[in-house]
Amino acid sequence: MLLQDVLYKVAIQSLNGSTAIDVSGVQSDSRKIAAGNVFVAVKGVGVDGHLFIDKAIEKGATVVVYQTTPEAFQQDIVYISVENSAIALGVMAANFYGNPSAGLKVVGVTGTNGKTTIATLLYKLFTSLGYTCGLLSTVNNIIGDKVLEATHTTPDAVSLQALLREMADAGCDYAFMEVSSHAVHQHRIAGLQFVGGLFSNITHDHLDYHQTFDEYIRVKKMFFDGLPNNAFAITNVDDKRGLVMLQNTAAKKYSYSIKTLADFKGKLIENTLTGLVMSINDQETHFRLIGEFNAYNLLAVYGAAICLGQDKMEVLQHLSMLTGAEGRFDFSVSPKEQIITIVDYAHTPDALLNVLATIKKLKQGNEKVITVVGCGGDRDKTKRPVMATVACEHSDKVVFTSDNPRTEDPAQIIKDMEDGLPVSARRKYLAITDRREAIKTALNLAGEGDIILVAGKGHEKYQDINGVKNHFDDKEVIAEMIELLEK
Ligand SMILES: CC(=O)N[C@H]1[C@@H](OP(=O)(O)OP(=O)(O)OC[C@H]2O[C@@H](n3ccc(=O)[nH]c3=O)[C@H](O)[C@@H]2O)O[C@H](CO)[C@@H](O)[C@@H]1O[C@H](C)C(=O)N[C@@H](C)C(=O)N[C@H](CCC(=O)O)C(=O)O
Ligand SMILES: Nc1ncnc2c1ncn2[C@@H]1O[C@H](COP(=O)(O)OP(=O)(O)OP(=O)(O)O)[C@@H](O)[C@H]1O
Ligand SMILES: N[C@H](CCC[C@H](N)C(=O)O)C(=O)O
Ligand SMILES: [Mg+2]
Repeated sequence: MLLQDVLYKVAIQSLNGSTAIDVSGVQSDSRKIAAGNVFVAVKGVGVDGHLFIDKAIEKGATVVVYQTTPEAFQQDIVYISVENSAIALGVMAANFYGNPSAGLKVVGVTGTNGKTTIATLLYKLFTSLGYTCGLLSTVNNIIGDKVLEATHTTPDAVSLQALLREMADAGCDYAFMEVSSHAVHQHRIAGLQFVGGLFSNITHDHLDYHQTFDEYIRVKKMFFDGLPNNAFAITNVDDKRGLVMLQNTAAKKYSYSIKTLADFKGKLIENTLTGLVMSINDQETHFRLIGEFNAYNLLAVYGAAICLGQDKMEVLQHLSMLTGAEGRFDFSVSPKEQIITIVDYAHTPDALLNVLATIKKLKQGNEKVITVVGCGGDRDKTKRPVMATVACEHSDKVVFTSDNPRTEDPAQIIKDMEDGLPVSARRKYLAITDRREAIKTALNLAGEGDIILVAGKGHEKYQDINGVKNHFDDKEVIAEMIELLEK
């Protein structure tokens, strides 16, 4: 492709060389450069990509896009200066892949909790309505029926555009994707055209990255600020920040709520282990998903389907058959002792509280609730004592353990969790760093009919210890232990 076409709509500040040359790709990682590629130097969070300009040229890059002027220019290399190279990267990647989002209906979902559930339900709903769809989520990326491993909630700009290209080529009508706050902040979605955006909720998370809650809100809002006027924006008005999110969007605004008047109004009628009965805009329907928080997720999905022109009755009929995403309130009952185990991706205080509140509502008698929970290393430390307190307040017994320690000391993470605990909570918990042992202990503590929540890792099939991802699957470990216990 001609460089000048790759540069379409890029705000160039200065140019050194000719744009009438052929380029073979756009790349921001010097390690992935191939001959004839454009290297875009992005100021990263950890490292500055400008440090790798020479490396990229060595590997065959013929064009360098930068925002900090390099000390020296090499001969025969085209140099382009831009104000923000992360934005330029998104726009150039979109151009290089033929602007795939223009040929798809792309819907983005943002919020602290519920993104994967909402995006996955949308994918399942529209697939069941007969469309070919794509999904970009924390659990996996799907193109039609081809399932690919996901490394991020929202892929980097180049991978994102390449995946959307694959979707367009595979004949997808729709692409449903999660939009993380990291992705918005790092401009991974620059150059992408959305037909709609959804907001689930915002609570404390990722303060390691965004520093303050206000900044976290501002970044999430940027997604809606960037939507065009022919798109729709749907928000949860039961969330304190729901209206703020849409304050400055050009998109057509819609709301959903269980508590107040809204365009998409839900009324919860039943909430049990067999599912939810909810009326949506006065149409009573049974859903297979469990828990009030899923009532919100279902309302968001319903709203998006209506905004996308689907028939109300048909949507409810198909939606009522769907199950949620893997590792989200994923429960099973042991054959002998009827112990209920629930694997859930709750890794924020709010998510944990919601899941435990749901469990409390589902209890029928004096069943004990035993929670196994840890907190991720190299992530928001402020959530540790809060999650620990929530777990102790809403469970009969808690086993603190490791989530993904990453580069941190697992014992120190548990100590951070314990440090903020009120005295009343102290008698309730045990600390066992080894997650397998922790799950085993919880099962040993459980009696007939008791409920065990294993929180934090959901669908994850690994445990990241010091950068090494060892195979670990909560559901697999539970099954193994139950087998041993009840044989
Ligand atoms: C904190 C964070 O978000 N980091 C992301 C960010 O990394 P970074 O800015 O630090 O980039 P870097 O690796 O230091 O490098 C800077 C630049 O130099 C380049 N480079 C680097 C090394 C080299 O040898 N050559 C080279 O060219 C890199 O390609 C990059 O362009 O940009 C990288 C490329 O896009 C991401 O892979 C990386 O995700 C890391 C691995 C990560 O763990 N991110 C998590 C926190 C994340 O993004 N999570 C959200 C979901 C969160 C949620 O909703 O719960 C997600 O969307 O997945
Ligand atoms: N609407 C909601 N409100 C509050 N909590 C929710 C909601 N939906 C799901 N949860 C809880 O949050 C956990 C994560 O849900 P989900 O994976 O859908 O969110 P996410 O926003 O994609 O998370 P991540 O940012 O980690 O990708 C679930 O396991 C559940 O405990
Ligand atoms: N997308 C989130 C997932 C957290 C999952 C939890 N298991 C952990 O490792 O903290 C993050 O990267 O912060
Ligand atoms: Mg997700």
